[in-house]
Amino acid sequence: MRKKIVAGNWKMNLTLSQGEQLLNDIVNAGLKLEDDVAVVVAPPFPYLQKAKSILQHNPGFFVAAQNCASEKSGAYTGEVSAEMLKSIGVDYVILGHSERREYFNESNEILAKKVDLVLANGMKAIFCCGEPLAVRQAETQNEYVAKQLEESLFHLPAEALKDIVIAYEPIWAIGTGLTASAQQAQDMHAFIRAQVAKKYDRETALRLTILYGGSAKPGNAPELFACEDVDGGLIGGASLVAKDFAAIAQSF
Ligand SMILES: O=C(CO)COP(=O)(O)O
Repeated sequence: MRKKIVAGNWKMNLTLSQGEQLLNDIVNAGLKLEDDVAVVVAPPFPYLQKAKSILQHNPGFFVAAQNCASEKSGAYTGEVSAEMLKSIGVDYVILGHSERREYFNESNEILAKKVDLVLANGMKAIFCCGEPLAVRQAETQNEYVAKQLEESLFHLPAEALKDIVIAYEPIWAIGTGLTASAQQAQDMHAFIRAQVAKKYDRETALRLTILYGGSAKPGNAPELFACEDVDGGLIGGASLVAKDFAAIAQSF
């Protein structure tokens, strides 16, 4: 069986004390997690160590960074390397979020380098893909997402896919209140899995965790997570409210 994941992407929100409060509220929410469910929290860089110290004693909880550098080390002022993240106990790194692609010009080629560095440092990558509204309206979303996978992930050998989680986040659904319908999410997730099966093999594809992201909330998570190929969610806004995030984590 493949792993199910609910991951909270805090983006650039909260102060340290607000973040600590939120983490404590999440771990004290009395979540009953099945063995195959992991809860991942991705706070901003300055809070990662604190998050690790709060979450590490709670089985099933993991810490993610929201990004890392595309170079190993050196004169790159302001950057944070994969090795640094590993050294403070980070478990997952979110890569290729559409906000990074759009505002920080991250290309598929740059993301391929980041994927390699995350895996080389023994962490797992949550690789984000997804199309803008114009592409969805032109009904070319499959080609668009296939290219993102091809250019950033498909250079990896099959065994490396065990450390990859894919998050499908249609850009038109992020922070807009517009959720993809369960059918739209299922169709894209099945397409992604089929692409992986075609490139690698069926076993590799069946083991791959594929998350949905984009205005996921307690109200729509059960329907989305009930889809055959939707293995959880990457949650933005609702991950900042402990009771909403906890409710989503219990939506399988
Ligand atoms: O971008 C997202 C998670 O990475 C989704 O954000 P929202 O849940 O706020 O739409």
